[in-house]
Amino acid sequence: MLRIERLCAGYGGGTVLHEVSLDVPPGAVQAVVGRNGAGKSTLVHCVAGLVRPHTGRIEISGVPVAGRQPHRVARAGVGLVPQGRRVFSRLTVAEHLVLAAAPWRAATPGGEGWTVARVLELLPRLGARLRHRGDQLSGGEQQMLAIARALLGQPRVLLLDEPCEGLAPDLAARIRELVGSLARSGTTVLLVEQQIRHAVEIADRIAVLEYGRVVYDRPADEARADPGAVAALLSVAAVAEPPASRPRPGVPTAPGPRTDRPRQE
Ligand SMILES: Nc1ncnc2c1ncn2[C@@H]1O[C@H](COP(=O)(O)OP(=O)(O)OP(=O)(O)O)[C@@H](O)[C@H]1O
Repeated sequence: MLRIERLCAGYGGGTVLHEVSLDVPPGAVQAVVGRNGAGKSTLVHCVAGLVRPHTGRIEISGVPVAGRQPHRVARAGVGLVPQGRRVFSRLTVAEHLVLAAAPWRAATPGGEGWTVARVLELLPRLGARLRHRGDQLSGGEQQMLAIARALLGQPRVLLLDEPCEGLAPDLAARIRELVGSLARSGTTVLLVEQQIRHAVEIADRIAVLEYGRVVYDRPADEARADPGAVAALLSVAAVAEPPASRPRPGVPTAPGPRTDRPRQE
């Protein structure tokens, strides 16, 4: 369903992602975990069309989408729940939903797929907040709104960038449950998480990204059976020094040095 092949990408001439490959079958949850700056959001942004890859392939059900404009990637069936939710502070919940539903309602007048009513059934808490503005919502409600907005784009592949960041444990658990249920109903999920213990709860497969390279990609059952292996990779990845200058035992192939990248805004 979602295939990423030897993807290289970065900013301002520097490279952040080095030959990243992932293969996510329909209805599976692929978690991508890694430390701050490992390249997780860059990967998600490449798939969503927000960052143009240098090289490599991204396919949705066999259709190449790498380098396409975000709206065309969305049309190919990709929905993004961005890090930090990015809801509009001055728009109400109802306005967010109507705006998100409009283009797709025009395309499928029969109301197939996700409708506002179906989304509110799934997320009843939003129904009780329809007149609230984005800046009047709690973090959990904003996250639910961000998910609702993505669902109204009728995604077959849902990209979630740290959806539980900053949420109270019970709300974070509710969001994970929700993501798990979406996958069980057939949506393919690419889930970015910093916390491996959260990712293993719902993922079918876990990949660890370190300095823009996939250094671990195994079924989540294996990670559950041996959480120490992934935790060790993550704690090793926490060392600030560039790996090329300091080879570390037990870590797969050391990636190249990080290049200094001017920020591209
Ligand atoms: N727009 C940009 N311009 C230049 N460099 C960027 C840009 N966005 C990200 N980077 C750099 O790319 C690298 C990877 O960043 P990215 O946001 O993909 O990491 P991440 O794993 O998602 O981190 P976090 O967990 O902190 O969100 C970092 O060194 C970051 O500074």
